[in-house]
Amino acid sequence: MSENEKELQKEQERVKWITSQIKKKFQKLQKHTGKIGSEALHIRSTFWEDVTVNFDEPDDIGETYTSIKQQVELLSERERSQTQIDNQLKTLTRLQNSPYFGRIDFKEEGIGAQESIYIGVASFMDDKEEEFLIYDWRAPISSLYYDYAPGPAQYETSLEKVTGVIELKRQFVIREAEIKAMFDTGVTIGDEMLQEVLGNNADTQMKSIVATIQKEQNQIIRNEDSRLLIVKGVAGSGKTSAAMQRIAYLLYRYRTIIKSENIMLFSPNPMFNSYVATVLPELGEENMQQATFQEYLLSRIGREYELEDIFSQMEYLLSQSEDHDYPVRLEAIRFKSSLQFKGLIDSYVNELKDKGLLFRDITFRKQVLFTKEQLAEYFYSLDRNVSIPNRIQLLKEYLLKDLKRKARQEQKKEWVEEEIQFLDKSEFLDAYKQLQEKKKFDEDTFDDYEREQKVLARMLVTKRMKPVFNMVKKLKFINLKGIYGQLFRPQDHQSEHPETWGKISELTLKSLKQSRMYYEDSTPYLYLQDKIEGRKSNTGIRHVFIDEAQDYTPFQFAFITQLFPYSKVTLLGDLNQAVYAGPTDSETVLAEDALGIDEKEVITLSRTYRSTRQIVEFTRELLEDGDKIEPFNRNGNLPVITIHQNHDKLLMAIIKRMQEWKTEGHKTIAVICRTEQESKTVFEALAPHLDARLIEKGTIAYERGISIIPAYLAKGIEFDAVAIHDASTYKEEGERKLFYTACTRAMHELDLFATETPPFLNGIRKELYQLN
Ligand SMILES: Nc1ncnc2c1ncn2[C@@H]1O[C@H](COP(=O)(O)OP(=O)(O)OP(=O)(O)O)[C@@H](O)[C@H]1O
Repeated sequence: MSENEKELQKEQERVKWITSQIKKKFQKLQKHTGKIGSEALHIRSTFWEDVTVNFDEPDDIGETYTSIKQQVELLSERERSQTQIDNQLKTLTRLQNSPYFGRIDFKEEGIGAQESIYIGVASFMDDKEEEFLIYDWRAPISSLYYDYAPGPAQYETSLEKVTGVIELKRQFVIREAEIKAMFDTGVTIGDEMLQEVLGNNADTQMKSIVATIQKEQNQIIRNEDSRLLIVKGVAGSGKTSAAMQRIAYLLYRYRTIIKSENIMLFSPNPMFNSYVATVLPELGEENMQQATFQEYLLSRIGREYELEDIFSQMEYLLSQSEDHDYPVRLEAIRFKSSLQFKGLIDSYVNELKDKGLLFRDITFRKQVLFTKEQLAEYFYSLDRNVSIPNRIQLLKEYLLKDLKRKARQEQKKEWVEEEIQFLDKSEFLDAYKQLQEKKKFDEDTFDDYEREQKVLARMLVTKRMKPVFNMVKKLKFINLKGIYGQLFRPQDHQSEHPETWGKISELTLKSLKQSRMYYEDSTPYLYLQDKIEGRKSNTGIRHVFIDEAQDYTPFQFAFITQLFPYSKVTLLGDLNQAVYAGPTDSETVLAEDALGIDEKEVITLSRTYRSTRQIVEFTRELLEDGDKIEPFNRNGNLPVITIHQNHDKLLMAIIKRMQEWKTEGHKTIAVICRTEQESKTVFEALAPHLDARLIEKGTIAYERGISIIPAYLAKGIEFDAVAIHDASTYKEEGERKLFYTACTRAMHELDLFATETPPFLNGIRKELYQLN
């Protein structure tokens, strides 16, 4: 038996021993949980037997209350332990299958003995609870595994810096308690292991990468100090993966203060949510809060306006270039994304302190209770040193008080008496109940009739006036549409404004009038609203993650940070995938100095893991600075380009390719199209021949099989094999990034189908693809 084989045997024995220990612990816990479970059941079933219920005397009531409280506490304590044990059992089940993936032998300076540290997805201790048999990958000592090759190394605990030497570094692939592969490695994380992981088929759910986290990714994951961490990484470099493991890390490191509900992830589209949904549970953690920015916008203005979403804006930019307003719209998007526009709003708000706020009349039964002029007069009569939101609050309180007075007057009016006669039975019954509760009701006396009328009148007026009270409480008496509209007075053209300001204003005012809101207006509008109304910032969120950050404008970023002022922020993105900013050439938050914030840390990732070397070598030539992208050395076929002038023939070629890919065993296949319309057309043509699925902006689940999808919706997601439908339609320079993003979704196979030579092929060396 060779040395290697002996080692393998020893390790396999350890795995056996560890799993038997895990099994023992599992059984012990299971017994315990059974006991707790039956105790809880017993408490529940005898709940009322064990409490003394007596309401006769005030003392008895107090006693009853205490007795019930004790019983409830007993029960919830049992239930809490039950949940904890259930979680432990789940962790043990995971460990039983694959107890660990790494080992380092570390000799600490000043201490003679060397320690073997085994690293897995969770910690596991011996039965005396004295020694760690497995260390959690997030434990301080585990960082050695990710940061160093054998040799001198150090790690930090919360108390000290520990230095020493790594004498051995070993990686394992263990499945069902069997070592499937074992590598000793001289580098940080060996390539063999990565080869093993990356060669697999893409899944509809993202996987955790804890066994193979790379050193630069580890820096992102364990970063604790930066208030603003910016990760700029090329397509497939593991930005989203790093973000997910970072969340798991933070939940572990700060487990007493940060819970999953204190972390928020802004994701690019609804399907992405389901794509990443299993990573944290796989690591034994609960999912963070997750939303798209669009969902947030919709929750705030979706009722009042027909809100354009980012996808519709993109569709417009890609397919409506003949539209008369197109150039103006382009300029409008660019300007409204900028911090310059934010500055303009800030100075406008400053002006509003003294004049210019617009209000709405408050009416009831077609009569004006307060005119907009009265509201403005009251508002501007308040001390100008009081902030606008505070003055709005004062105005609101004044209005509510006065409305109550007006409601009392209203009760005496003729219409009330008339309407009472037409009240339905249930409303009468309500009034009757109210009277009874007040114990003022003696049968059939004249006095009662009077009282009944009064109660009915009050009830009726309260009911009818409720919308008015609500309008005031929700501050709807502020004419926000008008106030925002005032920003777009064409005559106000100043040097800070773009040349086409007049036209931009016209377009904006026209849409506002129709209660439609362009995507580019929604953030500035909400920003202005918050400046006027004041908004309680969200203090619960401590960490905000923005994935695909290149799709956010500097203005949006400023707005988001204002929403979460007590939060650290991690931005992850790739300028080369700025598909939304592409056609308008507007600024993205990732551009140098776009933020105007100095206190930030930037980490760059230039190695890419998703695609084969051949795909990376091809796609990187689409970019000016593509040579900086480092492929991971995993081999595959050259990208294939198929050109058919006849579109029907092209579609047939795609169908044939899809069938081949399916036979080859690819599980997730995508036909990526330029627009939604194109996706629909391709879907209709392919559907009779293939089992395919059309992905639209509302699609929430990512499923196996063939997906037909517009490029901008494929962001952040990956597929085993990708066919680009019609690569020759990406013509404008502004669409290069969209094209690049589409191509970089492929892990193993990339095929481009086109009706003529794709313009972007020009800059690519011929040996990097195969032409059909
Ligand atoms: N350290 C790693 N070990 C194993 N796989 C990794 C590692 N880093 C990244 N990957 C894999 O590479 C692929 C791309 O990762 P991910 O989606 O996180 O990249 P990204 O930078 O967010 O990509 P994009 O910007 O193109 O959306 C995934 O399949 C991921 O599992």
